[in-house]
Amino acid sequence: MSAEAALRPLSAHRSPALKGRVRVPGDKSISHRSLMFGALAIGRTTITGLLEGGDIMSTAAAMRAFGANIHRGDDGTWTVDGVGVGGLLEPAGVIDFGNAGTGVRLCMGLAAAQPIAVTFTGDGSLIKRPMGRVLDPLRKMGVDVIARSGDRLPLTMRGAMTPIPIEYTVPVPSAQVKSAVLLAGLGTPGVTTVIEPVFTRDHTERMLAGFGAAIDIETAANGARTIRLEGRPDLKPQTITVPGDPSSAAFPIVAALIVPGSDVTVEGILMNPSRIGLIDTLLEMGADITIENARETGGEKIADLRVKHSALKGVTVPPERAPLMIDEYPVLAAAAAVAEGKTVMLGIEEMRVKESDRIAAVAAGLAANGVDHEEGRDWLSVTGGKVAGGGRVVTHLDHRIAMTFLVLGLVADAPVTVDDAGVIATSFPEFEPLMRGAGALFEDAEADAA
Ligand SMILES: O=C(O)C1=C[C@@H](OP(=O)(O)O)[C@@H](O)[C@H](O)C1
Ligand SMILES: C=C(OP(=O)(O)O)C(=O)O
Repeated sequence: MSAEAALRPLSAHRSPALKGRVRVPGDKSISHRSLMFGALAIGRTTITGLLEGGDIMSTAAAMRAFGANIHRGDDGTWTVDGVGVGGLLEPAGVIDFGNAGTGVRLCMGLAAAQPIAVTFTGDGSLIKRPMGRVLDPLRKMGVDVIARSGDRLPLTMRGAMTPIPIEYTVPVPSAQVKSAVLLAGLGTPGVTTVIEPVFTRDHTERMLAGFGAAIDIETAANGARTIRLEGRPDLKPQTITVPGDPSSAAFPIVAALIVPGSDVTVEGILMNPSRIGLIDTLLEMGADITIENARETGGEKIADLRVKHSALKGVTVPPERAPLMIDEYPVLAAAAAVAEGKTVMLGIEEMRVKESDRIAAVAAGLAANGVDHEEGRDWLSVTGGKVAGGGRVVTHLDHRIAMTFLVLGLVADAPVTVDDAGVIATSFPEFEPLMRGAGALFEDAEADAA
């Protein structure tokens, strides 16, 4: 299906107060890993609260192609009958990961230490994204790859016949790179070591330990983490409840903060310390967010967040916070657009290699809607005030750009239109009904003249 064929423009209008209790879908990072690790365990893993977005459905299809039996029950519970570490079959066809960077990069790690050949591809966004960051360490472990120039998809990799355990220092702050090497290490005899100078989301480490892998983590005084994983374990199937995705919760949270009179509670949100940089930032901006009903499930902290409309102030977000909120900067820009003064986001160059160049896409959307901002190679600043709106935003197959500007439209003088709301289903298929249920006004818009 071509991207053009699917375009569905949508406008957001100045909204009355948002109210009520909402529940966002399951965490995307944990959902990918639940299916993948379930596929590597021996026996049946049961998952409730799995995100049923496009990215995760791509991972489910991939794991089926590798031989796992995956089933969705009528009650929404998923079961995965795994094939064991080392038991992955060679897929008969091309594995198309659609829009999912996490899916394809982690899956390359899974296949790296198996004696199989796999061809990966993706949509118009994914084929532009860099894969060398994952392929470099996998090549050191013995993988052969034929890829398009610049290590882009589509690519074919042949897993190592005799995989070599490596010690690898991750050169960019990326949980996907860390995870790909660790997953290759699962199929490699001996100990694979990953050193991450900067702490990134730690779901792979936590979940592999839960599945029974021997994994050891040492944190140095400067925060660098050394992760050692013993290869070829027998993974034990698990019963997993996926907590609400903080990256999806970010949209109703920011919407409630900026729309006057709002009072919204977002229930059951994952509060893992590697994922709450946005909440810390919003609190620094003066947000009225109360953490309620804090609890633990499956070794993760979760909570309900009650969010009331607040007078926000601009802040400087330090570079070291970037890995803790990397997917949330676009919607932070929407909050910054109405905050008093300037918000400066530093050290965010990783935003340029997401589903779109998110610094450029956010800057273009702000420009189209009359929001004062400046952009640099690895920073963005936004000066708050009245939002004129009236602009059309190009989403570039990027779900977070679409949701960000629909949230901004709720406080704009004239409607803000995104050129394709269809892409939102990648990570948050319930976004529109959930936001409308809380009171948000969206309206189908005219397609662009061809
Ligand atoms: O490991 C993960 O589940 C993810 C890691 C992040 O990517 P990077 O590793 O490229 O920072 C994030 O942007 C992505 O949405 C999910
Ligand atoms: C960057 C993202 O995802 P991925 O890298 O998995 O495509 C995201 O969901 O914002």
